[in-house]
Amino acid sequence: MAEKASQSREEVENENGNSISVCGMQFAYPGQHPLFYEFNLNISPGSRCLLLGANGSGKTTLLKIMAGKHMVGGRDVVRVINGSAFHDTQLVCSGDLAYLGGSWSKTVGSAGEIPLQGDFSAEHMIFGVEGTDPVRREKLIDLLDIDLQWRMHKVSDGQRRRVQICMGLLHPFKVLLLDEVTVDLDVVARMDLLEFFKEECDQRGATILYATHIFDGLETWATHLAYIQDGELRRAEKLTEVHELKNSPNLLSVVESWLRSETKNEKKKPTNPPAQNQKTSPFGSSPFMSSRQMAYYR
Ligand SMILES: Nc1ncnc2c1ncn2[C@@H]1O[C@H](COP(=O)(O)OP(=O)(O)OP(=O)(O)O)[C@@H](O)[C@H]1O
Repeated sequence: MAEKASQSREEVENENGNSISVCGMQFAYPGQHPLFYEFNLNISPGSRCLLLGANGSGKTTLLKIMAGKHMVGGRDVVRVINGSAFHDTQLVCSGDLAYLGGSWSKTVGSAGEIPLQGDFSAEHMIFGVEGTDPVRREKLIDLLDIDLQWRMHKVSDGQRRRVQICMGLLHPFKVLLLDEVTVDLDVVARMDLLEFFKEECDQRGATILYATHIFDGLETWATHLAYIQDGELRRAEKLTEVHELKNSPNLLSVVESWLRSETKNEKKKPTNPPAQNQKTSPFGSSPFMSSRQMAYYR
């Protein structure tokens, strides 16, 4: 049966009317300073939101938390649609919540992580995903120009990425978390995929959060952006409301200016702050603890 043309609001939003809500989240990798402290972010249904920030700012970690791969606090901290990303495994198993990341594997419901580099054909991989709509499958195979005879251990990075993306999109997701997966794709494949994502949001009310450093074509594609610096949310806006874009509608140069001003401010930080400013934390001490991180230890 062909997939539904659209989803009701109840199917794509939580009790606050958002597809994704992060409320008061704290997270630290073992033995490290907290990366996120009292972090909040709401993403509305149907958005195509860019997740932006420097290398190491926390984008991948945030996407993995939203995908339920890290536990953070109770059930109310990270809500995706109307469930808890970590606790409600049904969100991922049903395909409602999809995550496509950089590693060469694909999480397929209860089957867990499926490696994508063995001696398998593309056909074996794609047709091995159960419960999919054949029309959607054909559309994706065609869109991504996949040859079903490809052997996964002999294909190029871009070809392997196409198969991974195809498998990740077979179920009509309600929320899609994308961690720069278009990096290996050629321009045509990337632009076709972006167009497909746009249709998914416009026609089905799906929500996409997309972490990327490649800005080509995104000014007209994205509806929102969220910019994080060192685990802190600095901007969360509709693209049409980003005042810098009104002067120069070039996302690349706007984001470049934000990142460069970060670098300048970082350089101004003292390398050896006065001893009285240093706090003892369970994670050790660092001359670069932000006021947010300092607050965590008070
Ligand atoms: N498994 C891990 N264990 C410990 N620290 C980690 C781990 N993964 C990431 N980090 C640290 O967390 C911080 C955020 O990393 P993250 O990968 O989320 O950043 P990012 O914004 O996705 O970066 P990039 O743009 O380079 O992909 C970095 O300081 C990184 O060193």
